[in-house]
Amino acid sequence: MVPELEKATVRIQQPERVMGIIRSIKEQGMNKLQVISDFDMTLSRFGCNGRRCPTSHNILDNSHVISEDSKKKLKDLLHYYYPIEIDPNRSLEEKRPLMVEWWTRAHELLTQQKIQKGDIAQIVRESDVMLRDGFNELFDQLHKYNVPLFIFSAGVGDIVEEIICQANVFYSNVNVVSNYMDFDDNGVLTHFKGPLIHTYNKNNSILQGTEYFQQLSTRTSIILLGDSMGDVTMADGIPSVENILKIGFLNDKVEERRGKYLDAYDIVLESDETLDVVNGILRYILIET
Ligand SMILES: Nc1ccn([C@@H]2O[C@H](COP(=O)(O)O)[C@@H](O)[C@H]2O)c(=O)n1
Ligand SMILES: [Mg+2]
Repeated sequence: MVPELEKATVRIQQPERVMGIIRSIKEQGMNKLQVISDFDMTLSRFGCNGRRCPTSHNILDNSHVISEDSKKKLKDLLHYYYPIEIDPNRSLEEKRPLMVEWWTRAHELLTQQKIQKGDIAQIVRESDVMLRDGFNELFDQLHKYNVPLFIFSAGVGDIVEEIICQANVFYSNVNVVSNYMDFDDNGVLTHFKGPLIHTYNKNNSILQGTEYFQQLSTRTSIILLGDSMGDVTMADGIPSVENILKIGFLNDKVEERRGKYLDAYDIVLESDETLDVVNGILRYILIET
């Protein structure tokens, strides 16, 4: 059905169930389908040439507009909070307030830097960010068949949008909900707009306040893409979901986290920097008869 599912990077706990969902999504047709995706480390790459690729926050943190002192402070925050974010032995209840603390402290530091709206394109151009291999096919297919792609990111929305723009794939079917910066009349960053989105509040509590909620509710087949345990809930609370296929990229601390990812996601892709599997499934659903 989908040859890409034979890749060595693919793990599936309940193959029959997964095939059933994929078949059912195909039967329902492309007019019922939407894709809900995380951005950082899901649509963008986790690693390249043995090095970590930057998240949308890291792109700002490492850029020329940030003072050396603040760069160090932002790095210290990352080194303190990231291990907590991905720790499989801590509960979500324990992690949530700590994530709010991380995002709040990072946004405060960024806000002190007098970042100019007009600098964002150059900041992204000069960064090491890369979209996953196969991103062109993913965005092109979804656009061609008018399937909405809803990007739900706890990253920095302005950076996410700029990355997609520079990749020439910010099509009309793509919508982004994320943390956006607010600028004064001179184009200088004043604050981040609320509500704050962090790794573990990506759910209905945020979505209901967006203009996209109505659209999200009319498409009853969902393919959900994420890389964190917080992404699993991105479609929770969307009414009338009939079929949902959750695909998780397991990028880091693979052995320690495998069990939890296999329980939470229908398909787990281990250390796979490509969108091959997602594209293969979409090709089967959208194209083949
Ligand atoms: N100051 C921060 C805060 C978060 N991150 C990382 O960004 C990721 C969130 O974005 P998604 O598109 O994946 O929702 C998250 O995984 C954090 O590790 C950061 O780099 N700096
Ligand atoms: Mg992510």
